[in-house]
Amino acid sequence: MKVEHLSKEIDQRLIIDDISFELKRGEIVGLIGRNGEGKTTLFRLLANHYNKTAGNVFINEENIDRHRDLYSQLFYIDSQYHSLNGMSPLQISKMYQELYPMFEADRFKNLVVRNELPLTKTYRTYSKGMQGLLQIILAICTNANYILLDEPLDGLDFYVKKQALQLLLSEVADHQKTLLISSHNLEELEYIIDRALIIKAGRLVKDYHLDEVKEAVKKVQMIFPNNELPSFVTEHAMIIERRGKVSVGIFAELTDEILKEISKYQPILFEELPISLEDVVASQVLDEAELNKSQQGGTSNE
Ligand SMILES: Nc1ncnc2c1ncn2[C@@H]1O[C@H](COP(=O)(O)OP(=O)(O)OP(=O)(O)O)[C@@H](O)[C@H]1O
Repeated sequence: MKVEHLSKEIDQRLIIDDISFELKRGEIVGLIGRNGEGKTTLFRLLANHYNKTAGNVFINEENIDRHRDLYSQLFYIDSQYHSLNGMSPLQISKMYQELYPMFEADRFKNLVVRNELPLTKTYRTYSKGMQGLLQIILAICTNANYILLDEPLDGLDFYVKKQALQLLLSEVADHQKTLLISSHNLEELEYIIDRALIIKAGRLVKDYHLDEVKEAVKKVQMIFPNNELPSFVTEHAMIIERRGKVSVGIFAELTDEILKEISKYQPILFEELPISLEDVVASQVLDEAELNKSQQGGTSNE
């Protein structure tokens, strides 16, 4: 799937601003951004719930708006606007058989029963966790190759989350499906995704493979003489924490040349720490002012 120069203007405001990326089969990609950065709008655009102000989406090199049947290769449920509420799984199955020619009705019924979801009760009466699980079962059974999930694990308890993830991950592995998942919970995404798309103010600011980034990006705690961070360090690292004498910084890369230069400042401590997805994203998504604010509000600085 190829997304080219996608933009969306709502009320004369550019909500999605010239976004381009490609999704390969079998990839699990995280769509990461803070509240209001444009994730849901991007999903709605991809799924044709909104008209595009500009740009195109291609599946198998075909423009999806000129070959509408290609929308059956895409699964997306809008958590705000959908028509499932008054329907039971059996009714939902009927509707989805119309929408998705490859819908696997028997498999859907089996998975609903196996996961102890009531077949005849309406979606509205399901708990949030049950609704989340049903959506994931539905996604799988449409046989769409591209599954777009907006905060799918939000509000699911530990056990249901595990069930949902097992279903999704085995589907990707067995059938080379592609998942685009948004989540605020970076810890949760860290163990699932291969790649992260970082969205900020409607723009795609980063697109990286986690393996590569974890190889390159380094998190370091450091102390310098006189408790002063050399400007060379602040130029090369995003300082994410200051605790007394200790500063913690994230270096987008830490080459031998940078290390050699830093050694000239005779650090008292310069020690690498394990890095998480959250660290990487914080260093890319938040700017210095936001980081200072979140540190003042959250972690202790004494
Ligand atoms: N229909 C609309 N009319 C006006 N503004 C909108 C509309 N839809 C989205 N926006 C605005 O576009 C911006 C992006 O919203 P969107 O819901 O896509 O963000 P998000 O990243 O999904 O946020 P969250 O993580 O909070 O769900 C926000 O500023 C929002 O107010």
